[in-house]
Amino acid sequence: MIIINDLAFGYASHKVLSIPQLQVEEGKHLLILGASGSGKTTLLHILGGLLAPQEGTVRIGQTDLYRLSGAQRDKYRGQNIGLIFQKAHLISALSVQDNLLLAQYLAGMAQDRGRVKEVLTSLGLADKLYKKVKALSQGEQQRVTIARALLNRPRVILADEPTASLDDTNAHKVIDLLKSQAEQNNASLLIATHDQRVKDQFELQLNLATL
Ligand SMILES: Nc1ncnc2c1ncn2[C@@H]1O[C@H](COP(=O)(O)OP(=O)(O)OP(=O)(O)O)[C@@H](O)[C@H]1O
Repeated sequence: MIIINDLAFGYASHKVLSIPQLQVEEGKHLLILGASGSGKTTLLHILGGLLAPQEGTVRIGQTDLYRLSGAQRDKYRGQNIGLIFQKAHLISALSVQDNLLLAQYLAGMAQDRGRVKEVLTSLGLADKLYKKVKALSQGEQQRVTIARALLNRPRVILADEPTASLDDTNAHKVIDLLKSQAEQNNASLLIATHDQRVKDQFELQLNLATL
């Protein structure tokens, strides 16, 4: 479960976010909406332990994220939070398998080739295991980033505009995929978007524009 209390964040004197209370239970899905510049990416960075708020707390289960040291938070993120950003951030000269093994290594977890294969298979990428990332299409690279985010069976999955550059069919596929993978692990799934197409696929919504 994710719990935010009395959160405030701004860049220099520019106030961006003010969220008195937000709670997302395990296994629930939340869509974060808002116009460009409303703070969606900023909120995901705060929830992902990448950007400390000036005020307030962010808890995942019993863990108060910003009470951890930087190194503890990095480790916690690697083991418990799956991040999917707009940019792939993959190492293009490495194979798909090696990118995922590296993610396990960096999270301080055992390198498990069986799990790598399992998660790639569930995303329709089993035949790309040994392919260099640079030889994949944009859509395939995006699925690799989703595989990497799900690899360590995170408790929380954070996705920033995962459908922005996709056509209708693929946009629905990616959302279904994220939901089903979250359900398999009873993870909380939070998706930031201004893509109106995915709006009616989510019961729980937070609109930053109306806060
Ligand atoms: N590193 C930064 N330094 C200063 N201001 C920033 C920085 N990053 C974002 N901002 C500002 O904070 C506000 C929120 O930005 P953010 O990227 O979180 O919005 P967003 O809702 O994700 O936008 P988009 O939908 O366009 O991606 C914007 O006004 C933006 O200009």
